[in-house]
Amino acid sequence: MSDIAFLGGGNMASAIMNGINRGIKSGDLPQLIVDVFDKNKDKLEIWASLGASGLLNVQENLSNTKLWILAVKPQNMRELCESIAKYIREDTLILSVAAGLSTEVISSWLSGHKKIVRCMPNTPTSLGMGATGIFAPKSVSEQEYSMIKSILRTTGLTIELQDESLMDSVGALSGSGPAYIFYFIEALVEGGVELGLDRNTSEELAIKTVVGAGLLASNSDTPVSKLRENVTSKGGTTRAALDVFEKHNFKEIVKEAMKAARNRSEQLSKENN
Ligand SMILES: NC(=O)C1=CN([C@@H]2O[C@H](COP(=O)(O)OP(=O)(O)OC[C@H]3O[C@@H](n4cnc5c(N)ncnc54)[C@H](O)[C@@H]3O)[C@@H](O)[C@H]2O)C=CC1
Ligand SMILES: O=C(O)[C@@H]1CCC=N1
Repeated sequence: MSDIAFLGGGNMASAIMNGINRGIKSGDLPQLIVDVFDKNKDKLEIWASLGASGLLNVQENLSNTKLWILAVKPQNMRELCESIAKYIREDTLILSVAAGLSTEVISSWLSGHKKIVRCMPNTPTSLGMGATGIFAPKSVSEQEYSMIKSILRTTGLTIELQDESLMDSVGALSGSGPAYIFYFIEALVEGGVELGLDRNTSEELAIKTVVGAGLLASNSDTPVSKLRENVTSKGGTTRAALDVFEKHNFKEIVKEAMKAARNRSEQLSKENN
């Protein structure tokens, strides 16, 4: 009998599991028994090293597990929910990490079960540097919500939302955000190479710059815009670069991209319903 069952054992499930292990090690969480169900055998191999049992098929004893974490792609969620609904008990607590899918839609696939919390994490969760939005409907008790929050806090920053529709906006910012930053790093690396640096040097400089700037923004009380101004000498090199960003409406491009992510998240619920 386990305390937590992950249904889907891919990137996001293992990232959250890393947090759980950190929480257990630091004493923030009690020792927990974790099962992972994934229909792909290859995915199960890593789980033993994370201290969890990997299982190919859901079995009846899933009913004895209090917390189920649904971590399959939105496109696979209906099939998964319909296959596990028969094991659900009145007090089973569900945590979904899926983008876009509302608690209402998931509930309809779980025979009307109402104890469903949603979260929108991101991949830095695996390092304890995640940024996660959480939403719980009124049908989830304070005690149940606290239990889930204590688990998610082991993965980094958690922000509680009162309005479920804002989960789509959180997904467009911090959920997908690491991909935007990686894309920017790729551009910096390619830019460095075009300016004559070798690829390794360019990559080292690009990654350290993003890490350093992120830490500076995170550890300083100075507004981000002022930190940017501190780098930008009048008539200097940074000003020349920022003029190009502004000429091509860089901020507008970022905002448009985020709106596309938010709209896609909204669509996912409708498409998979
Ligand atoms: N990757 C990311 O950065 C983020 C992902 N998410 C959400 O997390 C969820 C999972 O995404 P990833 O971990 O990236 O995907 P993934 O593809 O790494 O993992 C999904 C796993 O589910 C398994 N699976 C599929 N159908 C199954 C079934 N019926 N029964 C058991 N296992 C099944 C697959 O074999 C796979 O291992 C998605 O809903 C996504 O929207 C949320 C925030 C960030
Ligand atoms: O691209 C996706 O759908 C997922 C959700 C947020 C980040 N990755």
